Amino acid sequence: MYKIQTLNNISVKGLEKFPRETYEVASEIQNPDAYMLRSLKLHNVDIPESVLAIGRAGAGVNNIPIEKMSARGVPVFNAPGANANAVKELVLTGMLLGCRNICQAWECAKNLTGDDESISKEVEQVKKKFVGFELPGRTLGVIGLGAIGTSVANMARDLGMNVVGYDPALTVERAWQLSSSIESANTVDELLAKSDFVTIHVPFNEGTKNLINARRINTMNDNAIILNFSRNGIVNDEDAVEALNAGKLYSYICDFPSNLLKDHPRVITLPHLGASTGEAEENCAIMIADQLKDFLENGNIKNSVNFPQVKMPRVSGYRMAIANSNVPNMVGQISSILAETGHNILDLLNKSRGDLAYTLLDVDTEITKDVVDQIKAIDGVLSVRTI
Ligand SMILES: NC(=O)c1ccc[n+]([C@@H]2O[C@H](COP(=O)([O-])OP(=O)(O)OC[C@H]3O[C@@H](n4cnc5c(N)ncnc54)[C@H](O)[C@@H]3O)[C@@H](O)[C@H]2O)c1
Ligand SMILES: O=C(O)[C@H](O)COP(=O)(O)O
Repeated sequence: MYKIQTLNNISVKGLEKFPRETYEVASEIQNPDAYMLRSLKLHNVDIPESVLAIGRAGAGVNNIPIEKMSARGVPVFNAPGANANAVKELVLTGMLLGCRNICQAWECAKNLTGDDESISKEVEQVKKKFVGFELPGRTLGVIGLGAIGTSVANMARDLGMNVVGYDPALTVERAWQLSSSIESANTVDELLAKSDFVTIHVPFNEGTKNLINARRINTMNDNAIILNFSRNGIVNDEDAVEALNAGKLYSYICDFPSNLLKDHPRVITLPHLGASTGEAEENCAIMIADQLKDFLENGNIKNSVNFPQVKMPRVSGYRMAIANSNVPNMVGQISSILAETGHNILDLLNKSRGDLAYTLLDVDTEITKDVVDQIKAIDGVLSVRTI
C-alpha cells in the first residue's frame, strides 16, 4: 500500500487517480511515501525519511527545500503549464481593471446615495474621474516566456497590443509557440523602456528577487502599469508604492497582498488567485498524481525540477531505482554488486542532470535487502529502492 499525504487542498479529480486498493490518501498519515501540496511552505517542516517524492500541484517550487531533497535523492515534481491559462486570464483581467480604473469606479458606484434619479445625475458627474485607456497600440513587456509568459504574450498580440518579451533561457518549444510578431528584448532594461504594461512570469529565486526595483521603475514610461502574478519579492513593493505616490506609475496589480499594498488607492491586490480555477486545480492535481504514481510504481520520472526525465518500459518484475551523485563509476560499482550477487541485468537506463544522476535497472531475480544495503553503502548513492 502506498501512502500519499496531502498538505493542501488538492482537486478530487487528481486524488481519484490513486486506486483505493493500492493507495491510502489523507491529510493526516504516518510515514507517507509522497507529499502532494500546493503553496504550503516546507522549508521549516521536518520531512520524514519515508517521503520518496514531493509533488507540487502547480508551477512555483520556491516553497520546497529542493537542495535538501536532492541530497536525499528525493525528486520534486511540478505541473508545468497546467495552470497557465488560468493565470493568463487573470493577467488580462488585471490589465483591464488597471487601465479602466474599474476597482475605483466600482467603489464609487457602491457609495452613491439618494434616489435613482439623483444617482443617475451623480453618475454623469463622477464618471470623468475614471477615464481610462485602451489596449490596442499599447506595448506589453513580458518578462519570462515560459508556459504563462508565452500564452500572455500571444493573447496580447491577438488584442492588438505590441509585445516585447525577455527570457535569456527561452526554450525551442516556447519559441515555436510564440507569435513571430513578438519583439525580443536583450535585457530587462531594454524591455522596460518600451513598455506601457509590464507583466512578470519568472520563478522566484535569488536571481529574480527585486527584479523590478526603484532604479528600473525610473527607466519605465510614465504612467506604466506593473502586473505581478509571479511571486511576492520579485517586484520590490516599497519601490512600486513610492513610484505610485510620485505619479510615476499608473497602477500596480498583484496577487500578493500585504499591509503596505492592500489599501493603496492605485494598487489592486488579489489573494493569490492566479491558479484558482476549477480547471487549473484539476489539471495540476491530475498531472501530479499521474507523475507520482508512475514514480512510485515504476520509478519513472517526468517533470521533476531536480532530477532528469527517465522512462523505461519494464522487462521483468524486479526493478531497482537508484539516485546518486553524478560522479564517475557509479553504474560500474552498482552493476558489479549485482553481478557478484548473481543478478543478470536485463535493461538499464542512467541519466544525469547537474550534480544528480538516476539509474533504473531491471534484473532477472528478486533483489534482497542485503543487496540493497550493499548498493546503499556505495559512496555517492543517495537513495535505493526496489519496485
Ligand atoms: N499567481 C499564481 O497563482 C501563479 C500561478 C502559476 C505560476 N505562478 C508563478 O509564475 C512563475 C512562472 O510560471 P510558468 O508556468 O510560466 O513557469 P515556466 O517555468 O514555464 O516559465 C518560467 C520562465 O521564466 C524564465 N526565466 C527564469 N529566470 C528569468 C529571468 N531572470 N528573466 C527572464 N526570464 C527568466 C525561464 O527561462 C522560463 O522560460 C512560477 O514560477 C510561479 O512562481 C504564479
Ligand atoms: O506557482 C503556482 O502554481 C501558483 O502560485 C499557484 O499556487 P496555488 O496552487 O497555491 O494556488
